[in-house]
Amino acid sequence: MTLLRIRDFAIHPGYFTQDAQSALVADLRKILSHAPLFRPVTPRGTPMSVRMSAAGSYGWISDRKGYRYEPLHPSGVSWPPIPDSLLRMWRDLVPDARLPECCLINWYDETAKMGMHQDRDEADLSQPVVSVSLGDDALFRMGHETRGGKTESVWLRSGDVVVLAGTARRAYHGVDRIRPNSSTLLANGGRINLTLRVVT
Ligand SMILES: O=C(O)CCC(=O)C(=O)O
Ligand SMILES: [Fe+2]
Repeated sequence: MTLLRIRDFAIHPGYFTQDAQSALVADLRKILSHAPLFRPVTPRGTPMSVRMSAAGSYGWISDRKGYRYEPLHPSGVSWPPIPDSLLRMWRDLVPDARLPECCLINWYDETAKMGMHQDRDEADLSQPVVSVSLGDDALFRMGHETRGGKTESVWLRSGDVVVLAGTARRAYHGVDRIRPNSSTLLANGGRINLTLRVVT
């Protein structure tokens, strides 16, 4: 399996085969039927362009009260378990890490994007974040541990996996845009990104 390294960002192109991607989408449909996608608002009240849900013992929430992890979906139901194929991937790629407690699900329509940010709501930032792309291609931008500086971008395709460990764990990153209709994996188009995190 090839590995593309951009500083401490480790990109595994095509980690998931077509069949594995389809199986994962079927798992996600079941998860989303219990814990539907919702559109978070930022603490300032601006709706985000991505829709979110989660699997695992915690889900990440943003609303007027701030950013945080919560043990329940906003509707009050518990988050469904993380699919086995994702746990196998985690053990394969980051064998020394603790097991993930959250699989955040981000759904991007063709106009959605995600501004440059750090993932820093987790208690132990020495634990990696592993990100899976499904559906349409996304232009992923990678920065540094402080804001600014020269960034690098890569198009992430369906089935690609990115490991954020080492200096990449605290690095700014974001999604500038989606390439509409670049994949046929998702019946309704768009892109799903999954990020697995150790939360506590
Ligand atoms: O969609 C992506 O590829 C990145 C998502 C992300 O950075 C996040 O959920 O924190
Ligand atoms: Fe992130």
